[in-house]
Amino acid sequence: MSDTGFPEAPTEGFGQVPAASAAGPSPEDVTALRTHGWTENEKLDYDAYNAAPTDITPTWATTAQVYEWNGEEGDVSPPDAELEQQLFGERHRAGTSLDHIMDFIANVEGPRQFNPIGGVLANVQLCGYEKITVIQAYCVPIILAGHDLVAVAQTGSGKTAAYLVPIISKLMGKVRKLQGPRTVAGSRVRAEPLVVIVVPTRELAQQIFDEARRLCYRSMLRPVCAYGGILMGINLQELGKGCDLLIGTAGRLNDLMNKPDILSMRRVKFTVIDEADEMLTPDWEDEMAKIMGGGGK
Ligand SMILES: Nc1ncnc2c1ncn2[C@@H]1O[C@H](COP(=O)(O)OP(=O)(O)OP(=O)(O)O)[C@@H](O)[C@H]1O
Repeated sequence: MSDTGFPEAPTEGFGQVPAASAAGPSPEDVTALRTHGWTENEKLDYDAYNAAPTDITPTWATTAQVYEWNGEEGDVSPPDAELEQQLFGERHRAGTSLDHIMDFIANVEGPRQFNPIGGVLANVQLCGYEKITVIQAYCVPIILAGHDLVAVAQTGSGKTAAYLVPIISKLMGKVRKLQGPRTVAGSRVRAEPLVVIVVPTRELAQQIFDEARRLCYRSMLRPVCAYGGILMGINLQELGKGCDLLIGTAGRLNDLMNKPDILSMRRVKFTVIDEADEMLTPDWEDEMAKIMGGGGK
């Protein structure tokens, strides 16, 4: 078991899958990749993802409760039993069918440790993540070391925590110094996030927000989720309470960036493009150019 609470990932054997050549993978490579769980690329079905709210895309998602740090406490604040039950109780499901993912052997060099400061590790444990997945074993040390990274892994392999855990870990202990304004006595403030996560669909935004609510529990970091298809007023209400992690669809982020009294990107330290193969296509060029450009002050 490592200091992280995760067992050390085995250090040999990963990379048995042959690398694809420039001309594309050979049939043998494709067979080998498939046996490792890789599937064909599927174009996102926007109509299905952006359909009217259902059990999968509930309307509460953007206004779901997050831990509210009140400014009087330390980096890791007191527990909230009711919220804890909501975040880590019955509704939450740690990956239950990750066995095939855990079987991979990660050839990762150097320390694979979370920042020892406070809460993230406790939240990882509350989430029930007993082992680190391969994509997490690769991403965590790279992000902790401050490098940019492009990561590709199967669906359901824990990519969200692979970037959220090290990003939150790096921010903890510095939030008070870095963060934007927070609401005082109900006043509305401009959202000045430290982290922006851009996604193509509201369903994905909700999933990431849910994970962020858990991993930010008891920290000073306040996650907010914003996506199209719901009233702008709902986004404004949540952003106006202060925002450290902003998870949003590209279109809605663009709309919000057009309102400089509502949202400023001037404090952003980390930018994540989830489903980057989708987002970095010409379809999204204008939106992504504006988001990556920071949109002025
Ligand atoms: N180390 C871990 N141990 C157990 N469960 C985990 C671990 N990391 C993440 N999970 C859980 O596994 C599930 C899948 O994770 P996640 O949604 O991040 O995968 P993903 O790779 O982003 O998937 P997708 O490509 O569909 O977005 C989630 O329920 C998450 O809570």
